[in-house]
Amino acid sequence: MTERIVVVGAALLDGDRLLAARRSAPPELAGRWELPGGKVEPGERPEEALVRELREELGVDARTVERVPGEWPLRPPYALQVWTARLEPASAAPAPLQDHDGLRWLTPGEIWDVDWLDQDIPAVREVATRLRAGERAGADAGEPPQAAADRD
Ligand SMILES: Nc1nc2c([nH]c(=O)n2[C@H]2C[C@H](O)[C@@H](COP(=O)(O)OP(=O)(O)OP(=O)(O)O)O2)c(=O)[nH]1
Repeated sequence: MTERIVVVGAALLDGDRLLAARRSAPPELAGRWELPGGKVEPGERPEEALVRELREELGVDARTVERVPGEWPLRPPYALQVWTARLEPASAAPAPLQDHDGLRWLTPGEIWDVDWLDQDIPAVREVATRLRAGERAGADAGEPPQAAADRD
């Protein structure tokens, strides 16, 4: 029997900006953008895994804030869960130390400007919806052009 393995992704926020990370490997994912994170190790809580992965991959000191409702299938046996997270005040700025070769802080209006991994789009859409709901005025987080078609 194959166990499901949780991959945790961070919706790392700076104000209302979301950090997107461009994967450098493996070849089939390289060049596409994702929420930084990684696999939860045996005995580890997802939030701990996320803080560890953000330290390893980006060199930052971050804390998780809340779970983004939902779970999104990746290639079996993996499934993506997402937490919002913020940098601790004394944290270094994120740097692409491991697994990534580019980082971008996206304003709500820029969220769909990067080529997200297909499997991340539903999760990013949920994050965008929550950011938009948290706004009192101003920019619109929008949705990807294919969102309406996907809803058939
Ligand atoms: N981190 C992350 N991985 C994702 C996302 N979307 C997605 O399909 N994946 C895939 C890529 C990988 O096959 C798997 C997680 O791998 P990873 O390479 O980030 O995890 P890890 O750091 O624990 O990797 P490793 O120890 O095996 O090197 O999930 C995402 O948004 N974030």
